Amino acid sequence: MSEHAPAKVNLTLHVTGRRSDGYHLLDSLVAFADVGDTVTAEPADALTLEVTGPMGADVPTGPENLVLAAARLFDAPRGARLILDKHLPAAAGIGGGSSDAAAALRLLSRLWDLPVPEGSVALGADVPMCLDPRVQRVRGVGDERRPVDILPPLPTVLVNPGVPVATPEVFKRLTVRENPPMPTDLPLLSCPADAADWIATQRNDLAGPARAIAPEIGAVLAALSGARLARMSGSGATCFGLYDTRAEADQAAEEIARAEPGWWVRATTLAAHAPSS
Ligand SMILES: C[C@@](CO)(OP(=O)(O)O)[C@H](O)COP(=O)(O)OP(=O)(O)OC[C@H]1O[C@@H](n2ccc(N)nc2=O)[C@H](O)[C@@H]1O
Ligand SMILES: Nc1ncnc2c1ncn2[C@@H]1O[C@H](COP(=O)(O)OP(=O)(O)O)[C@@H](O)[C@H]1O
Repeated sequence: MSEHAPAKVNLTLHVTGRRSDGYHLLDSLVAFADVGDTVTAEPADALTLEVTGPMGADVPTGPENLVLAAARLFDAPRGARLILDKHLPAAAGIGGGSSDAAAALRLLSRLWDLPVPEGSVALGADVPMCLDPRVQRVRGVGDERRPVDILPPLPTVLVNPGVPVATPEVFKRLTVRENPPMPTDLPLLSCPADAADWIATQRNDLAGPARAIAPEIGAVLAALSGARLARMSGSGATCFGLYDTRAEADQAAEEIARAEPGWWVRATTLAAHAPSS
């Protein structure tokens, strides 16, 4: 049994306030890529995790791995032999760990025939949105979600410069924590150009603080200057460039990868993605 763990992209990310426990209130338009990790599971007596794949060296293999944390969230966890095939960069603003945790919750729910446990937000603010990887508007601390059918499939290039950025550090550096939300009613965006034009009127409030920590983000945005719009996702450092066609995105990805062989560069189409595989 396996589950895909697609990369999440925050097309917009407005920080609108802060709760008394220090967590920030967000208003974000989120879509998912067709690139990601894969979690597989086989029945077994003990609960074990093996991490494979080109990005496997960057994530913990012990109990702190979010896949094992997800398994522990079940009321009566049993055994399973889990394999995480890691293709997404870690600490990259595209929710790799959260998407792995969500994939593990879906997978173990099937394997153990148990409901997906409540309270997945405790594993990470992004986990609830990754449980049902659709285009959605996310508010609160990630726990208030509403699917929105306003976007066409978006040909996109994702670029990460290989510099991990710790999410808590980025939030800590925010100077203004109460910013305006997105409009109450989001517009219907019928083509990639309209989507890019509208997203350009919105913000990622974490971009400034993230760029202060990882100046490489400036170089990534410059490399994406041929896109209709280039922005950072989440707390960085991954940036997305939006293109009119997949052919243009494929070509841009090839050129950027050739110029910067040390960077992680992927052409993708942002859309809703079916969770099961
Ligand atoms: C910023 C976002 C936007 O989608 O994405 P990433 O950059 O992580 O991909 C998320 O809100 C991140 O979600 P996630 O990475 O799951 O965060 P968590 O593990 O819950 O929190 C890590 C730390 O970030 C800060 N944090 C996180 C979420 C939030 N709404 N307010 C916060 O202040 C807190 O300091 C927290 O201790
Ligand atoms: N399965 C996992 N994949 C990625 N990171 C993980 C995983 N499990 C735990 N982590 C830890 O979570 C931190 C945040 O990783 P990640 O979810 O990739 O960040 P982001 O949401 O910014 O993309 C990493 O520094 C890593 O140590």
